[in-house]
Amino acid sequence: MNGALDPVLIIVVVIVAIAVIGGALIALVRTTRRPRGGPRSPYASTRDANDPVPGGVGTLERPGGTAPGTAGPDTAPPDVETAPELERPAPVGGRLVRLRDRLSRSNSTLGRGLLALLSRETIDEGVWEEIEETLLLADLGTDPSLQLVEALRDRVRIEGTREPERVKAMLREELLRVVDPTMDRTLNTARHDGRPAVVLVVGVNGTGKTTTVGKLARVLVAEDKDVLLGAADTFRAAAAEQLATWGQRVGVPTVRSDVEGADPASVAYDAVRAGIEVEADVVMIDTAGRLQNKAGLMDELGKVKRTIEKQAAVDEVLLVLDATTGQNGMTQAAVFAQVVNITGIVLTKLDGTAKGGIVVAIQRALGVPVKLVGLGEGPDDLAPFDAEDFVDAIID
Ligand SMILES: Nc1nc2c(ncn2[C@@H]2O[C@H](COP(=O)(O)OP(=O)(O)OP(=O)(O)O)[C@@H](O)[C@H]2O)c(=O)[nH]1
Repeated sequence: MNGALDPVLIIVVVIVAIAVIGGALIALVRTTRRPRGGPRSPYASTRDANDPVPGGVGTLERPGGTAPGTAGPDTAPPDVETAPELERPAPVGGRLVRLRDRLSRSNSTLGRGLLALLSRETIDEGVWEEIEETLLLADLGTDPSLQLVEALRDRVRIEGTREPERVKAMLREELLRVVDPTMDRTLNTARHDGRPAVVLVVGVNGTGKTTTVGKLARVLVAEDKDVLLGAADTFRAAAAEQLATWGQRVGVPTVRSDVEGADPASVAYDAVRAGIEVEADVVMIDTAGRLQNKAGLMDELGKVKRTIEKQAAVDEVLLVLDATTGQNGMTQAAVFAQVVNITGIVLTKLDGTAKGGIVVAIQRALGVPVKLVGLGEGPDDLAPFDAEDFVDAIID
């Protein structure tokens, strides 16, 4: 009987031995990483031996997927894609100033309309009502509009001047007060405790979320940071593809699943794990947002965040809102705020709306600053928000 089993036993032993030696070799190769403090943007130059070759189609297989919390050093690395020809993103400094034309054009009614009203020979009750209406039409919100009208009324009464430069300075000061230049709009994207900063990007589909993650990756690359993207919007396969393409253009790898409908928390976990392994500065996770099923969204987002936190702190939760949606955006914001602790707002499509006042309304509603604004479909049409530049663009 033993004589019949021996060949089988030998084959099993040989297979196990090959698997063990193969695993050990992969683990050895993966430890040959760029040392901290080495050259920046290392993804195109310092590759693991089993990374996809530039321009190639090969991506790493992830056998059976990786369950959250079960991934260890021996598990296969997630799929990582990069591309050879890199674009150079536009410098970040002063972007809002460069893009101010778009803001001025779309919000001319607010700025110039207010200036015209305030410059009238006599400002009677009807004019104050028009001013309030202009503010409300720009989506500034009821309370900030009333506050602004009151402040302007007081100043006009006390100063009693209608001199254009003086009126403009007054309007500038009062608008700035409601936009609030004192809010901390810093993006927390610095490595800490030996780990990458983790940025979770949430928002309803169609608000420009994936586009924003792509644009923000460019902002960070322009700031000389090593970035890694996680495509946790697994609901739509094209979303992961779209994200990977954004990353490829600037040499930023994307962790994604090939399986449509894969567990988003699992992809987020893999992305953060990969970010820790390659010693990235920032891992940015794109998520899905389908408000049709509010309870499901809450569960999913909550799980994504908890799963990430098994490995690293979530440093930023950015809520992406479409500025053209007005009150709808406010409702969305309220829903997301119940699920995750939002640390900053990205207001997209400000180039296509006269409702720039939404900046004020949304900040008031959430008590969270607008940190970035989208001002076009171009890859570098995302700007860090600056209260003074914003107000200047509106009233000039
Ligand atoms: N004009 C303008 N268009 C923008 C801006 N940001 C995004 N878009 C456009 O908005 C559309 C939707 O953007 P997506 O990034 O696909 O939206 P999404 O919310 O990620 O949707 P999913 O990929 O399904 O999750 C695209 O056509 C973008 O080019 C912006 O600041 N201004």
